[in-house]
Amino acid sequence: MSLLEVSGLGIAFGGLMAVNDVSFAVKPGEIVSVIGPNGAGKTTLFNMISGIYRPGRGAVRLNGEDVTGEAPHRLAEKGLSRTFQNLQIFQEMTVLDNVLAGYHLQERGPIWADLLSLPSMRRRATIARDGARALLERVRLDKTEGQQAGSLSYGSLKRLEIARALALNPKILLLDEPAAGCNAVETEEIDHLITELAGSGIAILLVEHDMKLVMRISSHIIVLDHGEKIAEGDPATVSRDPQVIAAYLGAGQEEEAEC
Ligand SMILES: Nc1ncnc2c1ncn2[C@@H]1O[C@H](COP(=O)(O)OP(=O)(O)OP(=O)(O)O)[C@@H](O)[C@H]1O
Repeated sequence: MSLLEVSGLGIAFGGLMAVNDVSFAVKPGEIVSVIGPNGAGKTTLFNMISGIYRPGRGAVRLNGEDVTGEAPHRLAEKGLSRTFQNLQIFQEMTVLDNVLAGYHLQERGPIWADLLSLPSMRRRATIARDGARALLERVRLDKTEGQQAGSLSYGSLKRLEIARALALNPKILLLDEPAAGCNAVETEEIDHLITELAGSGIAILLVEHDMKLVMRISSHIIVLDHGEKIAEGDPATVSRDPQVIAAYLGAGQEEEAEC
């Protein structure tokens, strides 16, 4: 069964249909990428799925439940978390504290228990700290836990953001341009990490301009152009699709669908 189902999703800004009638599904452990030229509607689609924009039409289902237009924190509780195109890292905080910030988003205790530093809260803090350390190991940043986040390389910051999203224990992770601004080595580290996360059963929905990465890791690709889905399929099928090639060539993009 699909974990995420998007059906007939659409939104208009003024007179512009930024996303129009887009449908697709993502199963556990799948890596589904959304590609398309600049302005095709990829981020807007992500914003509707992750509750930042309320869709004008259509529906989003998570595990069979209609979650259309629900707030991001509600979706996070239900197993959907995301990263952003622009890094949302607290540069002044340590690497470990950045991941702990992700845990605190799901804290449930009453505020007075925290203030009184009750044993139950201290126990929870220890569990969160151990969990955050395990996540840092998973994204290969365990050696840097005490460093200020601002001192990390760009590729490491991208992985730190993924670690923080993982603190919410997602069933599906939306990654908005995880390799943007990364060099070849950093991109390869992101590649391994995403593949490993999918291997552990997490569904991945990816927006990414690095076509080599997309073609290498995706199980399925959705292609948008001017807000519409113009093609979908496995990497080989999509990269040969004349409509896809025309959309990229027409937009004069640096990246090409075929690689
Ligand atoms: N908040 C907004 N208000 C008005 N128009 C918007 C808004 N957000 C996006 N748009 C427009 O919607 C269209 C789709 O934009 P979007 O950012 O989703 O594209 P994209 O595929 O993510 O582009 P890129 O690859 O450059 O990030 C564009 O024409 C954009 O100008």
